[in-house]
Amino acid sequence: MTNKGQQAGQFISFEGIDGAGKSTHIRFVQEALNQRGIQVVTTREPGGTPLGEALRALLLKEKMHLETEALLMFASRREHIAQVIQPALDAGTWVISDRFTDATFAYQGGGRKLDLHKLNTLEQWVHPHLQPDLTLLFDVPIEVARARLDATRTLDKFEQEQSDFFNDTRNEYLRRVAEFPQRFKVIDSTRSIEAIQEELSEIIDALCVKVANASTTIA
Ligand SMILES: Nc1ncnc2c1ncn2[C@@H]1O[C@H](COP(=O)(O)OP(=O)(O)O)[C@@H](O)[C@H]1O
Ligand SMILES: Cc1cn([C@H]2C[C@H](O)[C@@H](COP(=O)(O)OP(=O)(O)O)O2)c(=O)[nH]c1=O
Repeated sequence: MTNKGQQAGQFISFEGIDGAGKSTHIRFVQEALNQRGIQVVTTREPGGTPLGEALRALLLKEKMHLETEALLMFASRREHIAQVIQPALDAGTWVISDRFTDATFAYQGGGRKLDLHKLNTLEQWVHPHLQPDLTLLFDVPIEVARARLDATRTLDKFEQEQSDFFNDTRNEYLRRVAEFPQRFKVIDSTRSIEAIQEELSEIIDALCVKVANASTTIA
């Protein structure tokens, strides 16, 4: 990770609008890392801890004030970092998180129009020194995502939002890619699952080489 000393694990987050294909590829990336001898903890937000999962159940179902929603996302995240993410990284274990703070900027900021300054303040409070080393953004036009969702599952509170919401959410993700180009990789998720996995393998290989080179330099 970029945040602390040598030999710490790498932190990878998966992002994208609902139906973009994130969940489909998480297991693939975990197995690809395991095959390279890397220990991985896979987790998710909101959630990842008993308290976080209880908050998730509320967040995905209950209507609430926009700021309550954002605060609960960060409350879940605070617990998640303390109980799961930071201990794993410190122990040299890699972490894959199905969503992290980019999702709050995209959904509560982009989708729901919460002032981004407020989200910046919460981010600085909750994790001033922690950022993913790599964020995989699964990107598709919203019509494609919607068709995939409609074909497969009962929609939760967020998934029932209208097209404008998801367009704004997607645009905020893309704005963050432009702001933090060094940690984002945008995956064109309109392609076949096989083509995407080929690209993911190349990205993982490149990351493993980078980490190995960095630890050689430190040693
Ligand atoms: N590249 C792809 N091409 C076709 N269908 C896909 C692709 N990626 C995912 N899917 C399908 O779309 C649906 C939503 O994918 P999922 O991974 O659950 O999305 P997310 O986790 O981003 O909400 C699933 O039924 C999945 O099998
Ligand atoms: C982490 C996070 C998720 N969300 C939303 C996005 C998703 O619609 C929902 C749950 O995410 P996700 O785990 O992707 O849902 P699924 O189990 O259906 O794949 O929570 C936010 O609005 N803000 C956040 O900060």
